[in-house]
Amino acid sequence: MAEILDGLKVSKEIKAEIKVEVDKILESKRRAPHLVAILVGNNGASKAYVNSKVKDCEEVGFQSSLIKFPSTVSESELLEKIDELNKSKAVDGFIVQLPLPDQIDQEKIINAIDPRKDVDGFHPENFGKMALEMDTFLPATPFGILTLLERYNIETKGKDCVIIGRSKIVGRPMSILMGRKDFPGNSTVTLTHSYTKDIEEYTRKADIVITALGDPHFLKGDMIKEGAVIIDVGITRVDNDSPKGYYLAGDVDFDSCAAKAGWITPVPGGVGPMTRAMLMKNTIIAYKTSVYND
Ligand SMILES: Nc1nc(=O)c2c([nH]1)NC[C@@H]1CN(c3ccc(C(=O)N[C@@H](CCC(=O)O)C(=O)O)cc3)C=[N+]21
Repeated sequence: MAEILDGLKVSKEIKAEIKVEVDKILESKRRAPHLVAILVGNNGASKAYVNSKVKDCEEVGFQSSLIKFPSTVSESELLEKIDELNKSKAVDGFIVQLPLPDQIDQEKIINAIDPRKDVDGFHPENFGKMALEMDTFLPATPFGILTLLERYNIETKGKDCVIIGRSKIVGRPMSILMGRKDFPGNSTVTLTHSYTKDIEEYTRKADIVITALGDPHFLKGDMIKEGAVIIDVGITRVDNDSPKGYYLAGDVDFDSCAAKAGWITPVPGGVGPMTRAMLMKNTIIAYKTSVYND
């Protein structure tokens, strides 16, 4: 039976470490780090994530602000707000909750965020720095996965790592990060996607499988080898019929994989809470490297 990679436990440890840093900042009579979230529209998944972020900020002692726009907001109005936040001396980091409505060009929005305040790590400058091992901000979910591997001392050097899914915010950065020279990295990476034939040919040989494809229970126990490390990013999908307005599902068939894997992350309680904790981490990094606060 697999050992659990407990994202909830580790995320609490990370947030407690950040709280100690914030207490020191407050003792030195400086203002607390300030994280802003812009929410466009009000789909259940985004609302839940943004609300949990406000709670996380309270837990670590950050100031947090939530700016809401109706789903009909114009791109220019949103860009104006971003420009204001970029310039504000009182804001250290901000995120624009994705996805955005069709009338808004998502890439234009991401490019408009000052890379020094881009605590999501989505801006091309931050992605480039991540690829070149010149890190400022790593994208929160990949950062969370690396931190889980690190905290549990999972060996990655020389290991075969298969990633399923090549999204810009998880699969693609993960495929770079796992092949980097620093720990946890040095893996031999295979990035699989919707055009990959017979994915199980790859996953059955893999020491580490990272699933970020948004296909509930895709990875079954007969697709992995004994002792493999299974990292399940899972999916939060808007579902207006369900009570919370969204549903949460793992990409991994947990029971059949847990029976064979050496380590496995649960959904919920694995990568999700780590994503949130690393957003707090990126915010205090932005605060400490900020050119805006004295
Ligand atoms: N600019 C932007 N940055 C994001 O990072 C971003 C985003 N937009 N849009 C939406 C997705 C989704 N996302 C989640 C992160 C953590 C949980 C999470 O904490 N999940 C808990 C479950 C929470 C529950 O019970 O509902 C878990 O997996 O244990 C969920 C979803 C970040 N996102």
